[in-house]
Order: sequence, then C-alpha cells, then structure tokens
Amino acid sequence: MHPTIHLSPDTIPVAPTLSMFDPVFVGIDEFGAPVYLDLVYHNLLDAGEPGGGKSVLIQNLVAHAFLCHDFTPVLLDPKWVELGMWMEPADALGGIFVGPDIEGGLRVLRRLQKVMDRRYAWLVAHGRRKFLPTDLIKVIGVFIDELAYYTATTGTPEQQKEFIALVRDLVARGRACAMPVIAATQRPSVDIIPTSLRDLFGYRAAFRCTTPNSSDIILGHGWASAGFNAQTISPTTPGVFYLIAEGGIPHLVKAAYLSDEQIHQLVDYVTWTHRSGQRDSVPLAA
Ligand SMILES: Nc1ncnc2c1ncn2[C@@H]1O[C@H](COP(=O)(O)OP(=O)(O)OP(=O)(O)O)[C@@H](O)[C@H]1O
Repeated sequence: MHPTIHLSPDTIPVAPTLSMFDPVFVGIDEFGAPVYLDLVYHNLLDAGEPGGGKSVLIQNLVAHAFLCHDFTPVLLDPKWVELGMWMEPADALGGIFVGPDIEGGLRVLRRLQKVMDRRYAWLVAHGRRKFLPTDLIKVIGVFIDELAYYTATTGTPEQQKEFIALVRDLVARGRACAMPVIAATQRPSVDIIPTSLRDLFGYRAAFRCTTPNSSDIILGHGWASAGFNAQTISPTTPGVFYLIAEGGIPHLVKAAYLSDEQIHQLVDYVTWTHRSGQRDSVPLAA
C-alpha cells in the first residue's frame, strides 16, 4: 500500500512560469511533429462548423496564457461555459470576463483601444516598433469565443458596427503592442469575417466546414481548389484543422486535448498560485 502524501500550501510545488513570448504548443501535424504558435505577434482566427474543435484549440491557448507570468486576460464568451471556466483566475490576475453583454464588451474594447494608444505612444517615445520580452510588459490577450454573437446576433446595428470597428482596430494594431486577439466563430461567412478583417489575422485555423467556400473564407481564396479544403475533414475526427500562418501554406494539425478535469485542475492551480502570492516569488524574466 502506498503511503498517503499530505500536501500543505508550503509543500505544493509551484512550477516555473511560462512567458507569453514563449512558443505555445497546440498539437501535432500530420507527420507527428509538434506545432507551436508565436501568439504575441500574431492574431488567431479560429473558425469552422459547430463541434469541430474550436473551443478545444482556444482552451490550449488560454491554458498556456494563464500559466504565464506576463499575461492579463480579457475573455469574452457569450456561452459562458468555455472561457467562463477561467473567470476566477481572470479575476485573480486583474483581468476581465464578459458574458453575453454587448455593451459590456464595447466598454472593454473602448478601454483596450485607449491602452493600445498609450502603448503606441510609449513605443514612439522610445523609438521602437514593438514590445520585447525584456520590456516586462503584460501581454493583454483578448479571447473572443463566438465573434458572431457580438457582431451579428445581439444588440443594435450601431452596437454591432462599433464592435466590429473596435475588433478590427485591435486586430490591426494590437500585435505590435503585445495585445493579440484570438477570435473564434462558428459562422465562417463574409458578413462575419470580411476579407479585410480575415487578412489581419496572422494565423488562421479552419476546422471542418460545410462548404469549400467557407474553408476559403478562413484560409484565403483559392486554397480549397489547391487541395487545402476544410470541408474534407471528417466529422468523426474533431480537433483536426488546417492552420495557415501569414505567407505560408496550410498544414493539417490535430489539436492537443485538455479534458474538463484537467482544465479545472489548471484553474485551481493558477488561482491558488496568484491568490497566495506564489507567483510573486518567481523571477519575472530569465
Ligand atoms: N483535439 C481533440 N481531441 C479529441 N477530441 C476533440 C478534440 N477537439 C474536439 N474534440 C471533441 O469534439 C467536441 C467538440 O469540440 P469543441 O467544443 O471544441 O467544438 P467547437 O467547434 O468549439 O463547437 P461549438 O462551435 O459548438 O462551440 C469536444 O467536446 C471533444 O469531445
């Protein structure tokens, strides 16, 4: 029989923290090679039909972010059940969670626009083009799990228009000032993802789509006819997606999977380490 191990808060091991500037592991490609994203300097569009695996990909990114010492979360999730799981650690880190509340979302985006303007003013004043890990700046990661809810489903046309304009500005200008946007949608159509917005996302993940046209709306025009068609992804293999990075060709990837239990464990760990001040004892930069 194994002896029972009693852990007190003093003996719970605290892992060294990651940085938002570190590569983020998201899964493996079709040859079994690990796939990493450079999230800080790229936005990510995560789209495809319901049940394809978009939320699982987002959970990988969110989990990495919450384990970082330099992350401030901004989470928008009208369904509550995905990003809502991270509400408590988001609060512990001084971040924000917004549910199905377009006015709340607009208030947050307007504030982020001001923060972005101030960060650009700092860059200009220091003759710099972008932030680096050595700046010890908090990366404000903006995660939106169902863009279409805020831009097409709820609110007045004026509110939706303002929401789109603010997201577009953030996606266009945020990456140089350490404010990447990760946005998911079940509706890969031109009204939700116009080409001018799509092209601002440095990474685009196309989960199973119902038509080759929807696949092209995510990846870019012409990829479906060139053989990179997310409609061909089998409905029996959720978590498989085509990933394209700016200037590259699409790669077939299988996302890593975090079970609900693992996410709850991570949520507890992150909340505990922040609330108990354990994070403060970890050096901020290597
Ligand atoms: N990488 C994966 N490995 C194993 N199973 C997966 C993977 N990705 C998704 N799944 C399975 O598919 C289900 C649906 O995935 P997920 O909720 O991420 O889809 P979705 O595209 O976000 O759907 P919706 O648009 O309805 O929110 C998961 O609950 C899980 O059972």
